[in-house]
Amino acid sequence: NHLKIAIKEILLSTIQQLSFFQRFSDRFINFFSPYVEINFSEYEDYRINHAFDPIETYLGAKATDKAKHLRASQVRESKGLVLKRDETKVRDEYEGIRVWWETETDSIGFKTLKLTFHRRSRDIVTESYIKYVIKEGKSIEAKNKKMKLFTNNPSSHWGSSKTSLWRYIDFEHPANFETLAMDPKKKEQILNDLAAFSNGKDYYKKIGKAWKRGYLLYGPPGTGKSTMIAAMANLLNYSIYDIELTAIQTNSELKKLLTATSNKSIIVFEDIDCSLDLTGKRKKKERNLMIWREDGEQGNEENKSSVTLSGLLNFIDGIWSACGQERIIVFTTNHLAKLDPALIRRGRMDMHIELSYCTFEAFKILAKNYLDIDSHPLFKTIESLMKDTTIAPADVAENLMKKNREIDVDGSLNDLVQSLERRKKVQRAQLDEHKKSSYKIVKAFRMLF
Ligand SMILES: Nc1ncnc2c1ncn2[C@@H]1O[C@H](COP(=O)(O)OP(=O)(O)OP(=O)(O)O)[C@@H](O)[C@H]1O
Ligand SMILES: [Mg+2]
Repeated sequence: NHLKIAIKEILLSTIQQLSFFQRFSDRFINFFSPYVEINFSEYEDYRINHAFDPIETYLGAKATDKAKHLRASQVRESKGLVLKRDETKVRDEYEGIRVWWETETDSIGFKTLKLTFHRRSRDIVTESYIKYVIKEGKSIEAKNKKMKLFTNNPSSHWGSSKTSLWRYIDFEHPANFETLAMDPKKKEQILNDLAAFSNGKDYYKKIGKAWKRGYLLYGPPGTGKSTMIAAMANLLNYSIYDIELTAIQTNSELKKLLTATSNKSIIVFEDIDCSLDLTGKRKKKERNLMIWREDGEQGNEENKSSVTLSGLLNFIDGIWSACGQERIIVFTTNHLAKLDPALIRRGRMDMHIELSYCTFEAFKILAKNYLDIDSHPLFKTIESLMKDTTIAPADVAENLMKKNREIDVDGSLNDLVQSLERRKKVQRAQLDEHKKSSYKIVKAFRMLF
């Protein structure tokens, strides 16, 4: 027994000495080791580490040509395959220095990215390399981002989590600015405005304004308002939040919805002229004057629904600017004159964009899109007919669509000419009728006085 105890003690003290020696040697090695290590964990103190995702994306995209194991995915049907490295170690070079990245996964599945580099590169790595990696990662994320189309759930179905407010589908709309038929100068202006907005982070910060922009799209049905919103989303890679006002009851619900939207998104209020009346029912496509209550929620007791103009304007004016960055707000209407001037005054809606009936210039874009032609003997007839009558681009497009699955240039253009001639007749008859009735009224007045 004595012997056993003695051996145990010897062993214990040896272990202690060894571990002391181990610690000492670790320090000794660390002290003299020329390498430095930085760890980026997925979570820090139970909170998401926002640097993690962009770095992982950057590393994922890095050196896919050299890596032996790749993972492929297609995030959007319209985009190509996204290849990712499927290995845990990556070597990277930056401004002549070398670094090594390694991915470690702990027992619960949380990942840590370990960055190792030489001591002498410390300044470059900490001051510029890491920033560069995060920036690159974010821009790759933005390029590959799946765009989503959100619609709000009825407020009665909302639970406690933010995710219950909106439902979404992947946004896969082919609309783009090239195929959008409208005045080329106006198009250029809008494109410049959008580009200035999306690159304007520093500018908005400098002038102390929330980073958002409002567009009012107005024009008759079928002139491309909704198409333009889709084209904007595709151009900027933004998601769309389509707000259905009838599904919410109060200003505070509207506020909740808006604050649960994400950055880089377009918030859309369609057909704002047909919006809520006092009972909260949306008078869709009824062309009566809209009635907005300016007095908030203390109105008529019977009418519970009270999303008000002032509620909406508060957001646009930037009450939510603290939580809302990089957002585009779009209102669409068929009747500009019916909107409350408070809603559309400049500053609130930064740009008013009119989408109007098809001009000959716009028709040429459609002819190129649908029939792949730049000229045709019938163009002259169409040009002169378009001067005398109005037709929405949607109706032109309808005529130019494939028939029996084949492009028929002559047939389509003839259809369009006939459709324009019919319209011309009808519109002329309406004009005559209108003239006649005004003449009758004038005559009656004259007889009276
Ligand atoms: N300016 C345009 N350029 C190209 N295509 C267009 C244009 N306008 C309309 N179209 C075609 O017509 C269809 C309907 O257009 P869209 O839904 O954008 O009209 P809208 O202005 O939103 O109408 P509404 O006021 O009824 O909502 C689109 O799918 C598109 O194919
Ligand atoms: Mg529309």
